[in-house]
Parts: sequence; structure tokens; C-alpha cells
Amino acid sequence: MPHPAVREMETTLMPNHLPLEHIQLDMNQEDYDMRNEDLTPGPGAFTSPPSNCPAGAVQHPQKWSEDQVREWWEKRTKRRPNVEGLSKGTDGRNIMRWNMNRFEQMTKGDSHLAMALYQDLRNEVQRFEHFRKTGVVLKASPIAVPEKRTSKKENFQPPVRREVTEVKAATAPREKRPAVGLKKEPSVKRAVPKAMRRASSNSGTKMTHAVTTKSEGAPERLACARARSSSRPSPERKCKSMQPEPEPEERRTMVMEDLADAALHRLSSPTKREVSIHSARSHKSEPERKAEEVSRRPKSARLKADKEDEEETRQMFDKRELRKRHKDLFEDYVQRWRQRQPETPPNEAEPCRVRVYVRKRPLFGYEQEAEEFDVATAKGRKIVIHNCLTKADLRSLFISHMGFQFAEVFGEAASDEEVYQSTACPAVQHLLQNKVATLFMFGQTGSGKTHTMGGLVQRAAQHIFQQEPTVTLTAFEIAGKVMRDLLDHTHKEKELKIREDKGGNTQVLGLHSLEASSPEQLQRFMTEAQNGRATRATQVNETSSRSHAVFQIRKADSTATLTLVDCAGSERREDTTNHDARSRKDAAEINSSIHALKECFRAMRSAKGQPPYRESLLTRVLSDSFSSDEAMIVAIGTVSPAAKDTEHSIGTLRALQQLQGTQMTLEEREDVLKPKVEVEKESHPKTWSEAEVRQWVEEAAGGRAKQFAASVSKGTDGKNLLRWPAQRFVQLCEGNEDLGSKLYQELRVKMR
Ligand SMILES: Nc1ncnc2c1ncn2[C@@H]1O[C@H](COP(=O)(O)OP(=O)(O)OP(=O)(O)O)[C@@H](O)[C@H]1O
Repeated sequence: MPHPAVREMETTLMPNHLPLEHIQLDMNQEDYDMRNEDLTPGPGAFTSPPSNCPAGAVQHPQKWSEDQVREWWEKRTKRRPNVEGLSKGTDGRNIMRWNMNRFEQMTKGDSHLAMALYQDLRNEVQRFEHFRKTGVVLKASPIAVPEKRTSKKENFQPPVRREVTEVKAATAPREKRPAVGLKKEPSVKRAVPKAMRRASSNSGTKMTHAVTTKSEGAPERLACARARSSSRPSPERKCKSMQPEPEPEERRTMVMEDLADAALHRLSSPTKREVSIHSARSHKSEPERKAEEVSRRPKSARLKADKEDEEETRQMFDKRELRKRHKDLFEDYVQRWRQRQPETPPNEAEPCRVRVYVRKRPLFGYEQEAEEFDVATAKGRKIVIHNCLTKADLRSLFISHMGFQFAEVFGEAASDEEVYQSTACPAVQHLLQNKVATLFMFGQTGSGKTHTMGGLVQRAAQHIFQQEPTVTLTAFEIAGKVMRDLLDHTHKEKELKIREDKGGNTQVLGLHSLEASSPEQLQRFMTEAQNGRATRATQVNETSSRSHAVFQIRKADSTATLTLVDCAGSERREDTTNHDARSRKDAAEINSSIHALKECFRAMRSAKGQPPYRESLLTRVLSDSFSSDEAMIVAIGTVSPAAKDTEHSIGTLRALQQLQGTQMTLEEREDVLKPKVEVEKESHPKTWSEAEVRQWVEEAAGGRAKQFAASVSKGTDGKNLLRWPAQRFVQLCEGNEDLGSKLYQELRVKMR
């Protein structure tokens, strides 16, 4: 058991760590002592640095070298078989930018350990900050990992932060702890959103925010916090749930995660002034320094510090989580927006070479169970995505309604037949007129590309054989830089080569072709080919297609071809966090070929210059579709209506818009107002009448003073009562000091 002073100090300065009886040390005592020996020479929990202790004895983790990071990592993860070693070049700057996902990845999904490592690193920062501000070297705390439990959902317990807060309220010194980015440091405050914007736009990663919150430390608030903590089971909210949920009024926020180096550095590095103060201080004794520090504060701040007990907490949020959190409110606003829209018949789409359609899939039952809601409104030729967001303060909500217009938009209720009649049917007619037609399926993984393609193929086959007795089918897939035949079952792994002839036409060499003489046969061949595609489970779809599939249906004795392209599901980087390097490489290649496709479409529309089809394998094999003036191109984008997929859906619709060369038709921002919670206002004791004073005495101290209510002298109202010293209450309670001082204290609490 550590010395009580250690406990007190650690609880005060490392608020996010667990009570010691709840933890399982990851270091043995020897390691632990060794780690601290240079910092804590004596047996005491904390001490001033020895005279020979260099100023940099406690280093900010951001300044750690690669070796120091590795040493920290190895010590912290010793005897953890799942944990990966650090990759070369990971220094303090890198590791400080890791978010929780990265830690989880390195610990192979052990979220408890990941959280503990993440937090431990932050504790190191606080340790450094404390050293910088006070010159006192704190003992490094051992890593705190909650014991693993059998069922995450049932048994998960967030770190017991409320208990920490409680100890702090009783024992913490009143000195203000350094408040990162709060009022005192306006420059830092300004730097944060800017840095956050830069970081998130550079990385394209999900927005993960660390929020610094401030809350009053009054005892009744602490009681509320304890009550909240006991009633909140939230196993899925990982990092967020590790912290207490602050009352909205108490929250002051700043975005800390995803900061650029400069901003992180600014947040944690001493300014020149601080350095000079620190060096002056280091020659003074502890009491001298404290007295000087107090005297330097303005009077108002000193008074405030006496009244307030401040606490800072950090919470992790991400966009998807925040959407779920305010689901009811957002859903209500989206519903109202839909009702406000006038019923106007859709105008006809102008005929053009590239026709772009969108299909919205239904929201699945499992998504509804996971608190997802529908954020896509499809009507006529328009689709609107309701992007539900939170402002930078993470309290105010708003919805950005983003509208896009296409040749036609199919809602969740649209049948495969309706989709076929508008999209694939004109392409099949084009083929039957001896021309080239290409149909692309675009969209996020799991949004329904393969599902829609299935329905179209079935109907297209019936349609073609109404006029043609036989057709030939070739099918291949493009996975990264490799092409494979989907119909050659004997040489499945054989890589196909492509050749460009003198006329610039691209040919796939050695491609197997099958002749089909009935719709059923054609469909069977296509199903077999489809089944041979490379698939891999992604976070979104269990059997996500990881390749672009190209099916070419050729009329006998003709070059007329109908090409169907089922593009691999596009994935954003955050969906690939749980994947291995191979999966991430796949995703990068898929996205780059989709980008090349977009560029070709853009070039076709601008009518100047050659489409840059050489940029990817997919565009090279489809060069006929881009070069022929008579070729028809149909693109169908599929979108998921789930709120969690908002960014994907917007991305798909933006890409489709680029294909047809149009702009967004609507961008409307609507503030979402939270319903005001009626707080019953208690009257201040100074306004109490005599009767109210007596009533209070009856009820105070849990009713223990009830019998003395009648002894309150006549004419005693609230104003008089407030002037009573503690001794007067003892007197009222007939000498019962305990009860008297309890009444005195309770009255003070009421005054606040
Ligand atoms: N319009 C729809 N109606 C009913 N179910 C649908 C619809 N669209 C998709 N689904 C279902 O959603 C699931 C995922 O669809 P699908 O496999 O077609 O996605 P995908 O976009 O092809 O994914 P990937 O690119 O990863 O292969 C399937 O179970 C499919 O049946």
C-alpha cells in the first residue's frame, strides 16, 4: 500500500487513473522502483528534485527519443503477449499523436490495456507539467489496467473517476492546476481548432476529440456525479465511457486530439516567461515559493480560488458517437425538415452521354438496434443527406442539409424492376443497336452495389435474349494491379495481361469466353463468375468485394458490347483501422482506380484532350467506353441511409456529381436547439420567512433537528438566520455540537 501522501498526490494530479485496489500492475515492484529511482531518491512519495537533478529530469513525452519511447512501451507492456512491438522511428512526437484506435490496434484489440497506455502517456504529460510549474518531481504512477472480465458488456466498469474526484474534494490543495487551453492561455485556445482542422483534413481520419472540461467541485455536484456514474452502463462507448459525463452547463471544451505537432508542442512547452520564473523559483524553498505564487495572483482570483474547487476531465468523442448520443433530437429535426418540403413534380433530366443514378438502400434492423437513424431523403431526382454535426464546443448541435440532383434517385422502397427500367434498360437497347454501353456500380462497401447489380443482370438477360439467340460472356476481376479471369476455373490464379494495339485499342490477352444461349445460362455464368471474386470482411460488410468485377456481354458477330462494372466498395481510412497492411493497401488501390475513373469521366465531359485512362488498370481495360463517341455510360451510386455512414454517402454523391459535372443543389444549415430542462429554482435562505426557517430546521440534517424547530425564536427570518454563528446553532440544538455544526454547514451550502 503506498504512503497516503502518494495516494493523495497521485489522485490529485493524475485524475484519470484507477484506485490502486482496482488495478493490476504491469510492472513488478523492482521495475517500478528502478523507473523512479532517478526521480525520487527518498522513500517519500514526492519530493523536490535533488540539487543535482537536472531541469530535464522529467521530460515531456513529446520530447522522448525513439529509445525512450521503446523503453516506456516495453516496460508498460511486459508480459502482454498480444502487444505488438513498436515500429522503427516511433518517437515521442509520433506516439503522442496516436489516438485510441492506434493503441487498440497495437494491443490487438485489448481496449483496457490500450486505454491504460493512452492514459499513462497523458499522465506523463501531467507529471511533466507539475514538475515544470512547481519544481516538484512526482513519482511515476504504475500503469492502471482494469482486470479483464469475461463479458465486456456486462462487466465493463469505467475507471472509477468519481471516487478519485471525491478524494480530491476532501484533500486537494486549492491551487489551480494548469488548465490547458482555458481562459489563461488565449493563444493556445486559438491554435487548437486550427490545428484540429489541419490534422483532420490531412489525415482524413475520423474526428476524435479530447475535451477538457471544467466543473465546480462543490459537494452536491460531486454527489450528482457519483449518482450518474452508478447509473450509466455504456460498454460500447470505449474511451468516452471511461470518463464521467459532465453536466452540459459545466462543460468547457477544447479539441485536443489530432493536433498538429506545433499545437501539441505549444500546449505543453513552457513559454520563455515560465522558464525564467521556474529558474528563479528553483532557488527558493517550497513554502517561500507557494507564498510568492499566492501573492502574485490578483485578489479576485485568490477569492475565486478559495470558493472553487476545480476539476478537469477529458472525454473522447467522435462524430458517429455524438450523432448516436443526440439521435432523438436529430431524428426529430430531420423528420420536421421532410415535412416542410413542398410536393413538386420532378423535372425531366436532360439526355446526355453519362447518366448518373442513385439508389438508397433501406436501414437494416441491426442498424436500428445499434441506435442508427435514417439521414438520407430521396425524392424524385434529388437526394438530401442530413449531416448531423456538433459545433466545436461539442455542445451546440446543427444539421447541414446537403442536396444533390441526378438523372433519377431511387428510395428504399424502389423495386429492382423500377431501377432496371430507368438505368440498365436503355443500355441494353444500346447494345441491341450494335453500340457500346457501360454500366458502373459505385458506392461505399455494404451499400448495395452487388445486390442492385444482381437484379439488373437478371432482367438484362431476359431482355437481350428476346432479340439475340446467343451472346458471349467474358468476366475478369481487377484486384490492385492484378487481373484474373473469373470464368477460367482451371487456372484461377493465372494473372491476365493487357496489350494495346497500334490503334490504341486495349485487349485483355488469354481471356476465357463462354457462349450463352439462354437467359438462365447467361445468369448462371455470371453468378459463378461473381462467386469467384475476391472478398474480405470489412468493418462494414462481412463479405465485401475487394476487387472490381468486369462482365462483358458481346453480341455474336459484332463488336457491340454491354460492360457491367461492379466496383469494389470504397472505404475511408477509419474503416480500415482494424485491418492488416494488406487490407489497407487494397483499399488504397481501390480508391485510386476509382479516382482515375472520375478523371476519365471529367475529361469526357470537357471534350478537350484524351481521357487519362492509362492511369489505372480499370480505366485502361475500359478505354473503348471512353474513346467511342457513341458509347453510353450509366453510373449507379448506392448509398446507405445510416447516420454512421454520412461521410461515405456524401463522398459517394460528390464523386457521382463529378461524373455528371454538376454542383450541389442545396446546402442549408439548421441549428438544433436542445429542449430546455426546467430546473426547479430553490429560493435563497435570505428570502426565507419565519415559517420557512422553521421548516428548514425541521428538514435539515435528515430531520435530526426537527425537535428544535419550535425553539427558533419568534421573528427569526432568513436574514437573521444567515447572521447566526456556528455556536448559535449548537445552542439551538441544546449543546449538540455535531448537529449544530451540521446545520451551519448545510445553510452555507444552501447559500451557494
Ligand atoms: N436495396 C436493398 N434492399 C434490400 N437489401 C439490400 C439492398 N441493398 C443492399 N442490400 C443488402 O445489403 C447487404 C450488402 O449489400 P451488397 O453486398 O450488395 O453491398 P456492396 O455494396 O456490394 O458491398 P461491397 O462493395 O463490400 O461488396 C446485402 O445483404 C444486401 O442483400
